[in-house]
Amino acid sequence: MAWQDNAATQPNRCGMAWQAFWPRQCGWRGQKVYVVEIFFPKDPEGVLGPPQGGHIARLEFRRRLDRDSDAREAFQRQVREEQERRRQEREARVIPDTDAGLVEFFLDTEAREIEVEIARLRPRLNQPFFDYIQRELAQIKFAITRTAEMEDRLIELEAMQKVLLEGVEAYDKLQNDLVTAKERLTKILQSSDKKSTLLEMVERNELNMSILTLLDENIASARTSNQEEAVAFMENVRTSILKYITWKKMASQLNCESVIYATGVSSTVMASQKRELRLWFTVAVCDLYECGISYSVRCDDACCYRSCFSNKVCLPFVALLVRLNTEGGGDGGANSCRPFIAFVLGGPGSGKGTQCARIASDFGFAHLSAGDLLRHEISSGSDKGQMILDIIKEGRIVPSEITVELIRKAMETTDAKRVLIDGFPRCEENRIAFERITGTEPDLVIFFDCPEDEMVKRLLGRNQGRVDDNIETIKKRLKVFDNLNIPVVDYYSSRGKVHKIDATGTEEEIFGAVRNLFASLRF
Ligand SMILES: Nc1ncnc2c1ncn2[C@@H]1O[C@H](COP(=O)(O)OP(=O)(O)O)[C@@H](O)[C@H]1O
Ligand SMILES: Nc1ccn([C@@H]2O[C@H](COP(=O)(O)OP(=O)(O)O)[C@@H](O)[C@H]2O)c(=O)n1
Repeated sequence: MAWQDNAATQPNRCGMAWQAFWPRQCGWRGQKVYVVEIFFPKDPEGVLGPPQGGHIARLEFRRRLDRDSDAREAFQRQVREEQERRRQEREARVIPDTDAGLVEFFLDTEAREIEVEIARLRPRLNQPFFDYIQRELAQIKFAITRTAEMEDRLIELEAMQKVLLEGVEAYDKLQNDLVTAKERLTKILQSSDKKSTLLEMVERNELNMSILTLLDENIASARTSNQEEAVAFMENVRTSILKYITWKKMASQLNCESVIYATGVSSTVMASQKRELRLWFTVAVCDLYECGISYSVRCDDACCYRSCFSNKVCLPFVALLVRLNTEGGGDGGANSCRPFIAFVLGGPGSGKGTQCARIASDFGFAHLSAGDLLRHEISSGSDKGQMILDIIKEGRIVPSEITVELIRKAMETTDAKRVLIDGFPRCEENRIAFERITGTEPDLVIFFDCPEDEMVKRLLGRNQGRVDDNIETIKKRLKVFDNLNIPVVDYYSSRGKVHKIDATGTEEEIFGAVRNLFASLRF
């Protein structure tokens, strides 16, 4: 496959604004002169100079080019010739060895060539060089008397210093962007499961215009060398990337706090989101497989909601739930949203409680542990207490209505904007009851993956006097976990919500992975 990394050969793409200052080239020494560069759409490098006419003339010219193939060819030839002439001119220039010489070199550089020269001479534009300019400027500024010539020199040096500093910064940024873009694009092109790679990158906010630009260059280069298959393949990837970027842009335009992607959502599941939609959510329903946005609708009432779903949307589709700025955003807080909900799953002893305590303290989550709520119910002496105790002793699962009610009440009493629900849902019945009773779904599911022998070791060493931390009950709990909890994890995995974390290693190491996850989710 064609591969091209154009960072060094195309410095012009920075689009810097510094052409505004370039005294020497305008021949107006002694005054600040502003040269405004007008971009001509069909001549992006400006090789033909500024346009001769106004807006109408430019449009006319563009139309003629579009119509007339001879004119187009002649125009392209002219562009090529001009590019070649400039290349030769550049090569003929002698690059000085000294800082003083380099200052003069840049002062004599035509404004339109500055970007190219900055890119070419970037290694020479280092701190000692800028210190040199600074010293010369200081000498002029602190001179007891200043001649007119010194005034001129001050103006041109200051202008050049500004241009070079801004140019270097823009060039370095472009280089960094391109290096990152190249790595990311390579990852996409080489991945065996492109869809999930793209979704992962979307979640980490890694898809941007730099990747697209680089991909375009590679498509163009493959096309030039007649690599049809590579072109078709890369164009497919391009369509997908563009789609995700558009989503992201849409989200940012809507001033969103977080973006949650759920794959493979069915229309019935979407219907269960109705309540969320009413609570000022934005739903963008996109067709994943047909590539391209079907439509996007901002749903803030049931009417919008109906029109959104009465439209025929291909299934399976991806629903992108964009939660509007809940912290005082959206409708100004009058119609405030439910908190961000993260379910924390994992086998008994996998370290859920331990990690939740740290997430709560570092990321401002309220920590609701289903097990703790049940144990609290037992110790409160309520009439359900004895029944719950009997079930926990046997490692079985407490009826969902009881647990969900306890969670719902606890959620109501917290005003936290983010909630961790630890050890829940334990089974499909738990999950369905939660969705039914609260009318909502988790935004995120964290799954701590731990081998059985490690979990047993940890539980036996827990020493919290729990009635269920004995080997008999532990065995039963592990079985219940395998049979009933794993299907819940699978369910959320299929919807792209699960973030699996390896729960072996020290508490600190595991929290490192948790921290990375939250950082990638922009917490
Ligand atoms: N990474 C770890 N390595 C060793 N022991 C751990 C680790 N994380 C937690 N533990 C210990 O294992 C036991 C079970 O952890 P806990 O967080 O209560 O698990 P869970 O909530 O999943 O049942 C506790 O005694 C805890 O201190
Ligand atoms: N959603 C839940 C969570 C816990 N439980 C009960 O509470 C017990 C302890 O759960 P827990 O989350 O505190 O502890 P671990 O089993 O994760 O160590 C479970 O074994 C179940 O009997 C439940 O029935 N339903």
